[in-house]
Amino acid sequence: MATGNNSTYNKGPQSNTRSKTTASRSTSTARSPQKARSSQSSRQASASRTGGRKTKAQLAQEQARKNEIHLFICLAVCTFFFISNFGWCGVVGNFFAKFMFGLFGVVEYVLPLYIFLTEAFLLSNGAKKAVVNRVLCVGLFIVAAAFIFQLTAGADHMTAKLLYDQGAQEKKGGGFILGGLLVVLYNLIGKPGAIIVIALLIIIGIIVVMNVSLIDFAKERSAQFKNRYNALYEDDDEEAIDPEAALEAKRRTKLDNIKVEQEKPAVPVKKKKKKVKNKKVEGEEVHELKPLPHEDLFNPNLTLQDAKDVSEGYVDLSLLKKKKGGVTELRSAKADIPPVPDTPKKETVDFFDRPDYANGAAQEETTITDQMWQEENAQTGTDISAYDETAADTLDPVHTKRTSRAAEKQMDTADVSVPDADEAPVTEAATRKRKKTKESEQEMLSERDQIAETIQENSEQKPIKEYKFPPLKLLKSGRGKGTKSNEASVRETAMKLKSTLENFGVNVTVTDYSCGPSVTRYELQPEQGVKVSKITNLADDIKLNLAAADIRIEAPIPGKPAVGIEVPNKESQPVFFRDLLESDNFQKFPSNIAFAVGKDISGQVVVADIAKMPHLLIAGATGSGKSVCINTLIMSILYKAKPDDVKLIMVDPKQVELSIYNGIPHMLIPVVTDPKKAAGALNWAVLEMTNRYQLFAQYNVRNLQGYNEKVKAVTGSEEGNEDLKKLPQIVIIVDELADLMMVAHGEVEDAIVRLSQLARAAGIHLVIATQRPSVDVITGLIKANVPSRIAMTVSSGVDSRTILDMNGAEKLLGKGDMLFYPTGYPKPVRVQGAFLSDDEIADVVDFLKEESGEVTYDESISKEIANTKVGGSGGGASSAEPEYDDYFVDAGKFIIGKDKASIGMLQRVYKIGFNRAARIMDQLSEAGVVGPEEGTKPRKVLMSMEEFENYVEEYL
Ligand SMILES: Nc1ncnc2c1ncn2[C@@H]1O[C@H](COP(=O)(O)OP(=O)(O)OP(=O)(O)O)[C@@H](O)[C@H]1O
Repeated sequence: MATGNNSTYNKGPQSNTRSKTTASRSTSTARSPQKARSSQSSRQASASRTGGRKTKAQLAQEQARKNEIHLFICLAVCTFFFISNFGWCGVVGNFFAKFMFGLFGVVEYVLPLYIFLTEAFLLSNGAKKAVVNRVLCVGLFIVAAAFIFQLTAGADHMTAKLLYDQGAQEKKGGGFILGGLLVVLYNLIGKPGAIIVIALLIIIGIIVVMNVSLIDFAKERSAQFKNRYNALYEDDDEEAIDPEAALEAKRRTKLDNIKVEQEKPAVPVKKKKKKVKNKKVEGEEVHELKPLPHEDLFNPNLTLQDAKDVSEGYVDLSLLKKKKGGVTELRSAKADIPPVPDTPKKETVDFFDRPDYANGAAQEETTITDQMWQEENAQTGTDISAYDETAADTLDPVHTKRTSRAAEKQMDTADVSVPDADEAPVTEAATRKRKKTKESEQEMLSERDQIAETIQENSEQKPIKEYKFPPLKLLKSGRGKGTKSNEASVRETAMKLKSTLENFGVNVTVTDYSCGPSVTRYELQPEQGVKVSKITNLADDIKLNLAAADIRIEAPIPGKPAVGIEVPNKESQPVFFRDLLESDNFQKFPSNIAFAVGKDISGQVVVADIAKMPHLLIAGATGSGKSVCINTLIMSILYKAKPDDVKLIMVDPKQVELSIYNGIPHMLIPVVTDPKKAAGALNWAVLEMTNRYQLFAQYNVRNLQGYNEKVKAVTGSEEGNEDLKKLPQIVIIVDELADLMMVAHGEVEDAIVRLSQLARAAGIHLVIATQRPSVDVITGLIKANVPSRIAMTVSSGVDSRTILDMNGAEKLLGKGDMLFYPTGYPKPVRVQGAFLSDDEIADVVDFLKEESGEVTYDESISKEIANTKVGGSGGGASSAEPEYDDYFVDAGKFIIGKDKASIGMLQRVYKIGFNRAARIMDQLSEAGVVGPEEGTKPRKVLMSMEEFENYVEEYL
């Protein structure tokens, strides 16, 4: 113990630069008492140099010496009393022995021993509560023993004198004190009662002293038994719960009890109950994320070979037990394991050594993570409000707990604020004049006409039926499909991580880990003085040593004094969409446009509110899972919102991804597949937004929610009446922005920017996906106005920066592995997106079509669209006027002044893109300022300055 302290003192700040040497020095000190003494003397010498002032170390030494003396005195006294019990210490000894036997009976033989050991234990460990508890519980054993002795010696009709005499003279029973207690108990509750009390004392003693839970022990045994059973019958089980077969069976069941099913989800099909139950146990074990005892997992004395053996199943984990000083040994089974090497002791307490873990609290991994998160923030005083602001609103209730009042306030203010072009994120776009050529304006109008006509036609169809939510049984469930326990591989990886970093001179402590569906995050706490960048620079070496496909380092983890290293799991687990829908987080989520995103790194279901995003950009390489992600978003809405509350506009230039949804009642118009039409649909949304704002102004409300409340108040009905109708939220989903941008770059960008700046309060939200995260598709304007992002895997760091403004997405694993970065988060959160197969979507869509009849549309919306088409902005007279770029006049004068016309020159001078410069040149050519293109030669300048000024005066 003392040496352990010495080694601690030996570590000084100078160890920062030479941590490895210092660490080894401190280890050798810990091992060798001689070296400890020499270091003590050197410290004494240094104390005398500091003018006789006692250092902390000297004070501790003095105290240690006093304790030693105390202990020896205690040893002498206890030895005296102990041997007196055998009559070897003369008259005095005999007198004391007789007296003590009289008081305590037979247990007097062990009392001196108990007293001495207690004293030694308290001195070496300090009078901590846990230590005192253990000492007292050993005392309970002695009391229980005395009770047993007294019971056997007889407890009937015993008086105080008889008890004393029995102890003092015959050395029997429990003596006056302990025997007396038993006699009292015996008289009060009888012999069986007394036996129960004795048994209770022994059990309490075992639990406290040995720090074991008998119930846990029993559970462990039964779990082991079940695992073995499952391993034996695994193949049979897998066949039995073949999801396809299960789904088929479910499909055949009647659809009558949909409502009931909706309220009571997740009841497995009865026929399969027995088998599914077995699987469920397995699955739950995984998501319980129960870490192994730290002594086993991160003990420095456990070699890599051991860990590997464990993972390969050579060694049963239960064979590992703790020895004094935290050294682990194998109880049996593997005699050929190499001897345990000595490694330096760490000051930092590993996660599994913490008292909360010892008390069993750490066994619920998700809870402990949360608690630790809070505790650590409380201790470090880290301001986590920034993280909490949105997390609380957009994430699950676990995160919501962490919300600060300030954050709530801010969100509230954001909710009710009237969107104002001045306050918009990018003022450039708000102030910029939207000038379009005459042709494109007319095209746009004709597209709008067509959309309005379609809606008008459809509006004359049947009345809307009551919406029936699709039953959950149409979706595949992941229940019972849990992973097999991967605790052994977690240990192995943790050990490798630690040793790899130590090989490069970076000493770390693995403080925690979180096991997600596809990756496991190890939380490492570096030793004081280790630069975080040193760890991030070792990414490739870690990857090499772990033989991992890719790793991502989060340094530091927001709100934690730790570095997170995310390592892909050997087997990644698909996240089933149905599991997300069945979760409380989704079921109780207040928003209509809730989006069940997936599961985060700790296995928690992540649900986000699209209304608060308020617009979302999903980008990633082809095959990364964007379409699946969009499908989960749409299906989340179908399972949460009625068509009266939420309407969808889908734009799918790829033509194959979203067309399946045609015919569901939520659709405002059929899925738009023609990119030209798509620009028109976006433009319609802009007009709809403008109209909504006019309505809001008319009814003196600030947003859609306020308007709908007003409708309810005025008409007395939720839905409103013919004159004043409730307005639905509108979600516009664009799958593949790049295709739209290719066809109508300017119009699409303009519409998206206008919508994204102002549509939030009007209840219109954009979800845009693209597989080309390049700056010509995700332009600065779009990026600045679409604040929430989902980055799927991309091919390069450049793409990742285009999406998220930071690296990281290039390290993702694909197949729905994403960085979810909604507005307000300090850093993106890694989430495994849910999986939805085409069959599941088809089943849900079929159900909705069957239940809702043919698609019907809101008549007033179509009328509004038809009206706005006529009097809408940019229509009529204004469209007849030619429109010019802002730089048209300046560019004309510049070109005439230089007598040279080139697009590149305009780009350089006005710092604009090629497209815009080319457009300006076309306008100048149309106006007759410059001649037509002449291949590689520059255009001719045809106007003089005077002529140009006259032109400007006349036409602009
Ligand atoms: N969350 C997920 N879980 C498991 N597998 C997934 C998940 N998301 C996607 N995948 C797998 O990845 C494949 C490609 O997904 P998806 O079609 O959504 O990619 P994409 O990014 O839309 O590609 P593209 O841009 O070419 O259309 C899917 O067929 C599926 O097998």
